[in-house]
Amino acid sequence: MGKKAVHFGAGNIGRGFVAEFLHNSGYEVVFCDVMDNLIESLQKNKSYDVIQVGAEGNTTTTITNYRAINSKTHEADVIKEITTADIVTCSVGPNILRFIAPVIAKGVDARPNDATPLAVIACENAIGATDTLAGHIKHEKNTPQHRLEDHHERARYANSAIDRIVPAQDPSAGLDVKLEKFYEWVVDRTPFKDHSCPSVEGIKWVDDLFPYIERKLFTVNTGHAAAAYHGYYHQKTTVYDALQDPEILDEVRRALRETSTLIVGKHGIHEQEQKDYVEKIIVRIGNPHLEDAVERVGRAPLRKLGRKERFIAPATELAEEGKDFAALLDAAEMAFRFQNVEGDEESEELAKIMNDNTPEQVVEKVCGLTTKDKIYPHVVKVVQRVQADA
Ligand SMILES: NC(=O)c1ccc[n+]([C@@H]2O[C@H](COP(=O)([O-])OP(=O)(O)OC[C@H]3O[C@@H](n4cnc5c(N)ncnc54)[C@H](O)[C@@H]3O)[C@@H](O)[C@H]2O)c1
Ligand SMILES: O=P(O)(O)OC[C@@H](O)[C@@H](O)[C@H](O)[C@H](O)CO
Repeated sequence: MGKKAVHFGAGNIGRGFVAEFLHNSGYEVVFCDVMDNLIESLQKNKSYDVIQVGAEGNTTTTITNYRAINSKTHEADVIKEITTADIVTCSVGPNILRFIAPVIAKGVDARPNDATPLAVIACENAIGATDTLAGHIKHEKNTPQHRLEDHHERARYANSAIDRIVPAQDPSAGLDVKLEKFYEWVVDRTPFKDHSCPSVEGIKWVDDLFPYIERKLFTVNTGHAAAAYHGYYHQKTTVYDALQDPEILDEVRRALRETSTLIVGKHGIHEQEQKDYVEKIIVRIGNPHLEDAVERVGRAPLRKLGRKERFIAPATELAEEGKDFAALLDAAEMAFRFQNVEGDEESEELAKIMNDNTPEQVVEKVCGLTTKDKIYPHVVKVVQRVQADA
């Protein structure tokens, strides 16, 4: 039998990046999603194109050998697929992991112990996303606790850091996905130490993922989000447009100088290497061919203002070390101003929270900070400023 991957979330990164790599590595991909029209389209069309765009011109890969299941309406089918799959991946968004966990749990539980354990890899922008998913899968609500003892015979969970800019797609593009040429998919090798790692061409396997995910989240995503939130505030359409404004570009560079201080100090990455990485990222996020809307990059501001996320996490650590975090707070301020953006539920929720709470309550609820954190009074001031302008 050929190799099979079950992938949850047939959106931009799912169809455009993860499925492309799985396909190129010889896997049949079974997409699971909850959007009826997307599933129907995948079922009807036997191929789609992934188009890599850049200054040097475009290249196209055609993806075939996939099936699609509506995981909302056909749970039993998904469970069956998981029992015979080699790998389960997902790119649904960090807040959705708990919703896909029950079906994965049932699929894992039904697997024979003598098969190679299923490799589960979450491909989300979050530190420890696979651990979060595994936590939901192993929760008593989803897996009978007496089955946990030999659960590792049936599944292995590996965290990953995934990096490739896939903008929101033109609705007329159908299933085709336009994305940047650059990619990086780094996965923790250690859960597979007594088995071989799943063979997926292009994955970089490492023993210590933490520096990779922190560097990615606090450079690519901090810079990207800073550009998007400052850009949205100044009525720019795309991240490219935002970066044409010297003041916004300067804000992005200031924020990345702060996170670079943290990353270099914490992970022993050479200063020049980090500088080169930052320059490469400024070029990547400013790719004019991507037309990456500031609304996509700024989406879900409540998640992005969280304690472990791209602004507050590095700023908190820098504050504890007595180092500069002013630009990160400037970007966070712009995130607090990202309210009532059409189609973004979290931005509507943020507006309500800002309206109904004191600055201190906002900082506690949204950022998960307490008075014990050195940064706390500074973030309170930011919120006060934003509330005063409402
Ligand atoms: N787009 C990028 O540039 C990029 C790059 C790296 C990582 N990521 C990460 O990948 C994840 C997905 O991002 P995206 O840009 O592909 O978003 P997207 O909105 O294009 O795709 C998400 C998909 O998940 C589906 N989904 C939602 N709930 C589901 C459920 N319960 N079961 C199955 N499917 C469900 C949605 O219908 C949608 O098709 C996020 O965590 C994001 O941070 C995105
Ligand atoms: O996906 P989010 O919402 O966490 O962040 C938006 C973008 O910054 C992100 O999708 C990037 O395009 C991606 O992380 C690049 O690898």
